[in-house]
Amino acid sequence: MVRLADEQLGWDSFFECQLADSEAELWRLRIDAVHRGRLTGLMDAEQFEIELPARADTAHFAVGDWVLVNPHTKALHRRLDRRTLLQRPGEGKRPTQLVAANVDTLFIVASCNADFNLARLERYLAFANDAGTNPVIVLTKADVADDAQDFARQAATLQRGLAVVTINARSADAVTALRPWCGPGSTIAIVGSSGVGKSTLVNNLVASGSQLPQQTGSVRPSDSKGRHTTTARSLHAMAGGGWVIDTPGVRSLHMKDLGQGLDVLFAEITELAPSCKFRNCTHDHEPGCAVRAAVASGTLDPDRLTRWRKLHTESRA
Ligand SMILES: Nc1nc2c(ncn2[C@@H]2O[C@H](COP(=O)(O)OP(=O)(O)OP(=O)(O)O)[C@@H](O)[C@H]2O)c(=O)[nH]1
Ligand SMILES: [Zn+2]
Repeated sequence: MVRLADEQLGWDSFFECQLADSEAELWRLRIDAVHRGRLTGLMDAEQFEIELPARADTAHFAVGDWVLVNPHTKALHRRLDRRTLLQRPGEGKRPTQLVAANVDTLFIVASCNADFNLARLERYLAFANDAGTNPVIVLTKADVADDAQDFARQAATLQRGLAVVTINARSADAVTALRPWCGPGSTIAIVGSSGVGKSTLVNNLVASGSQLPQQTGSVRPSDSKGRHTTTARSLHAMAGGGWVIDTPGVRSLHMKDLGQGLDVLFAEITELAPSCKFRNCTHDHEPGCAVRAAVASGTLDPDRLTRWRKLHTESRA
């Protein structure tokens, strides 16, 4: 069996620092599957079933979480604090759904074609910012676009310092282009609309030449008693090292509570706001508005302000 160091699974000083002396002998497992009534985690390239206390709610765990377990009984000791957390608000009165934990980089996938939509990318960016992950815009179907760089230029305006990559998701070059964010110990997740090439990309990143066993690819669709389980498994080893999380839960997003995510996304508006005459200025009708002044003078894109207003209103709803 291939030995898989904790570091290759994403363990680092952030998690190490959380351990008490008394916890040194416990096993550290990385959650690779969250089912309704059970959790599994990886250690040393092996998947273990975690023993949960009675009435434990697995909804409080996410794929990518680090937990400590008793090496003999596999009983859960505790979950470690997360570095990042992707979550989507529940619909209606349902509680927030945890999507993935400790994701370093979020690949936001869109295609270089008529489906390309800046407002949609902004939503995903706000989602990434809010989770604390580093967003990268991945533009697929560059091979069939007339001018892929034009799409890339537009995407790059959405947020300061934003990385934008154009690829053919079906080619091996895609893996090379994304290598800066992958590699041993890294964890990435992938979002984007239907048909943009997410599955193609995941298959490409995971495919061929992997020295690591794809043990997470074989989780049973039913539990030991033969009942159907809702499978939320989604931690796949990438061929070049690192892990990709690809979950259905992240595919349809609703925006709420995105205050911080929006501040980073619309930094140019955030920075102007203190210069508005009114502290709670909505940059809509108020006199002395520095944001509308910037639009009037041509230094701020009016479409940006319109989209900011829409997301801002939604995030308050
Ligand atoms: N030419 C070209 N075709 C691509 C590229 N990326 C994806 N495709 C094709 O586009 C189609 C959709 O790709 P998928 O990977 O299934 O898209 P998806 O995002 O996983 O879609 P859902 O499963 O509906 O969410 C497939 O036929 C792919 O082969 C690309 O970069 N270039
Ligand atoms: Zn204002």
